[in-house]
Amino acid sequence: MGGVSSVSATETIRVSEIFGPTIQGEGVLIGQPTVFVRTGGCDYRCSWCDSLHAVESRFRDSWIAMSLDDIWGQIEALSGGRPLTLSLSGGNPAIQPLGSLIERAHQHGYRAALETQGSIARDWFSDLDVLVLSPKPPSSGMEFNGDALLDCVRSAGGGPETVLKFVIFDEADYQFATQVAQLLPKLPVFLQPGNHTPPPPEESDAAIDMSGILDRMHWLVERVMQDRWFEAKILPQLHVLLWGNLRGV
Ligand SMILES: C[S@@+](CC[C@H](N)C(=O)[O-])C[C@H]1O[C@@H](n2cnc3c(N)ncnc32)[C@H](O)[C@@H]1O
Ligand SMILES: Nc1nc2[nH]cc(C(=O)O)c2c(=O)[nH]1
Ligand code: SF4
Ligand SMILES: [Mg+2]
Repeated sequence: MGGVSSVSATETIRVSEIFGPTIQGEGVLIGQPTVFVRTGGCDYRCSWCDSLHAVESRFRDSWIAMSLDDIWGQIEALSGGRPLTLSLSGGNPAIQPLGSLIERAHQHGYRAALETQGSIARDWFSDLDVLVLSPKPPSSGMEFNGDALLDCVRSAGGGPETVLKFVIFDEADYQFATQVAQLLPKLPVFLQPGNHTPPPPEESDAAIDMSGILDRMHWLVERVMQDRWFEAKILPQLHVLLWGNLRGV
């Protein structure tokens, strides 16, 4: 036990932003009050990424290597010390050593959820309460690595509630989602329409193409019903409907 604490005390976590409390805007936890820790750095470069400020190295200078105590201090301040669900996102949060943060959250009665594309598996996934795996469809321009995704599911084991969440822009993305879902038939599936207008990251609230998002959402509902895919859930990004591309919400 002493060993684990001494290691975690010296490790730092690269953080892009910590914000909240707000509502979780996507997927299985939609609507839940949450504080976000967004880590800096990603092994992917999705063509439509809405969080480039946590991905591209030109924003590196804005990322801070923080100690566990400093991160925890901010989470407690934002949540007023009242336990809620911590949402770990990024970038790819699996790059960072988050095991000790998850442990700290649990010690204080908080829950921990993590969103990742499923490219890097960690043994601490099994300590999460919720693991959201969001494999990237063809429109992202990224190559799918099925073995890495299966490794993530294996690492999580029976620990967290593990779910799949797909961003869908078009028919090819939809077909990809159906195929990956068939690989992992036990996992709940969430589908969300893509948002085509990532803001220049320097700006906080660039206009968004709301009618495009809603058109894709309508199409997606029809498409899923046509297939009688009644296990899938279709949700918009609630925070985008409410605040557009504003950062920190
Ligand atoms: C910014 S990513 C960070 C976590 C991780 N890298 C991942 O992609 O899962 C968080 C979620 O936002 C989704 N997302 C990113 N850009 C989007 C966009 N333009 N429209 C809809 N969802 C998007 C991702 O697919 C992912 O499910
Ligand atoms: N409210 C809110 N919900 C979210 N769900 C996933 C987000 C993310 O960027 O990872 C996100 C976000 O940035 N804000
Ligand atoms: S994997 Fe996630 S954070 Fe990385 S580029 Fe894609 S959407 Fe953005
Ligand atoms: Mg987001």
